[in-house]
Amino acid sequence: MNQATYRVDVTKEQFVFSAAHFITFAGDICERLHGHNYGVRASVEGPLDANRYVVDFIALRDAVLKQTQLLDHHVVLPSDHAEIKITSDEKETTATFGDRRWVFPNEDCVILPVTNTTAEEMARVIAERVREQTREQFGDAIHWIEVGVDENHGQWGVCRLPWSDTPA
Ligand SMILES: Nc1nc2c(c(=O)[nH]1)N=C([C@H](O)[C@H](O)COP(=O)(O)OP(=O)(O)OP(=O)(O)O)CN2
Repeated sequence: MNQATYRVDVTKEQFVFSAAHFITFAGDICERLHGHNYGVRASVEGPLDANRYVVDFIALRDAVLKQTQLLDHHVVLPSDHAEIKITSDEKETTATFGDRRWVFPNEDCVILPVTNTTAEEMARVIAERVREQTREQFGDAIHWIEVGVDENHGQWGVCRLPWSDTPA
């Protein structure tokens, strides 16, 4: 029986996005708005295909790059936070936390389906979007996708998602 497992990792220099955010922690402490040069990596595990690939590096690279570029030079805000409320009109997006208020041009913001804009949650959103973007091309045999988001030179939040509900 073949015990080998195979995985593709993409860790490219271009997988960087500069973004502003703030999170809450310890219940009611809300950070000041600040930025990071985030790094991203992605891995996919599965069997070898007819090319003897798990998946094509280039296809995975391009899918991850698209997601990093969508976040680059934006303010990243959470749609699902219990205390940070996000509202938008035709021009501006307003975030509030208690009596604190931040107002941004709409085009400067990306609102993510997360509770808190931690590296872990951003990793999950990128993984979901890369999986969705590549599912047809990569097929059903893949086992999982994992995405890591580095907030500060070696502080990684990592999320691994099953490729499908019914693994091969
Ligand atoms: N597991 C996680 N821990 C922390 C996260 C996270 O996303 N996942 N995030 C934060 C904060 O966002 C914090 O702003 C991290 O920023 P960082 O610059 O690393 O923290 P410092 O300001 O202390 O570092 P300096 O090097 O002094 O700027 C915290 N934890």
